[in-house]
Amino acid sequence: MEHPCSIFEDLERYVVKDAPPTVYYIPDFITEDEESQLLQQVYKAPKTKWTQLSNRRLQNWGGLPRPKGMLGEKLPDWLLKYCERISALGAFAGKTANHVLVNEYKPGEGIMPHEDGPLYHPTVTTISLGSHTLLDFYRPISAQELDEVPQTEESRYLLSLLVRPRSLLILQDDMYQRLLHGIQGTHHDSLTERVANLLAAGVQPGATLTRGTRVSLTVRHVPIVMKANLLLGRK
Ligand SMILES: O=C(O)CCC(=O)C(=O)O
Ligand SMILES: [Fe+2]
Repeated sequence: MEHPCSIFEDLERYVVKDAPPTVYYIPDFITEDEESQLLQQVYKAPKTKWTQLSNRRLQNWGGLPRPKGMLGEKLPDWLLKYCERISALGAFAGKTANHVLVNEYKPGEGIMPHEDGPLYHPTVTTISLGSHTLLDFYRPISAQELDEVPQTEESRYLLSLLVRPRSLLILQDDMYQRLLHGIQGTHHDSLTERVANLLAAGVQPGATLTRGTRVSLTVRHVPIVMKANLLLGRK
């Protein structure tokens, strides 16, 4: 009843209960072989496929999402395979993911707290490769707070999720639509009780993990896909 998107019963055992609705964390969603094959494919892509940002670089696959829809591009088979595997879990309410963002973070790199916005189906799923990271979640600035003392990032910080290599993370509902997420540009992560999925990730509280280079595949469904010929036929 809480899920308009019919998530299969199977997924329910992966719910992270110590976080707001809804997070699924699936350790070892892919094998080590699949991980190295994916990394090979990512690094085989032509240099021009990469967009260098100040604190990470990325590859965009499936088309560029725009407010009025996406000019869809066919996904390569090596990505389609995982889009279909994740979609078969029911993560996209019966639809099949059609967009993948590949992000690469060297140790010390990260991504500012942000919302993914309304262009996607209200689900984002992430496969992590090569290294863990900590995904940090923040409350948005409310209108009421705007009038008062400005809220610091620290005071808006709510919790973190540990995403280990080969895991799948699924975010929906408030975790996707209300909270902001980001990754601190650090070299080491101390795992405190603010990490909501420590147990599921198999890590002792108090442990420190050193970051390597992490590649994430952010797999999404973009609902409106324009056809190339329709676009070209218009002024
Ligand atoms: O690398 C990640 O897991 C997060 C990426 C992200 O937030 C995004 O691409 O919007
Ligand atoms: Fe994001």
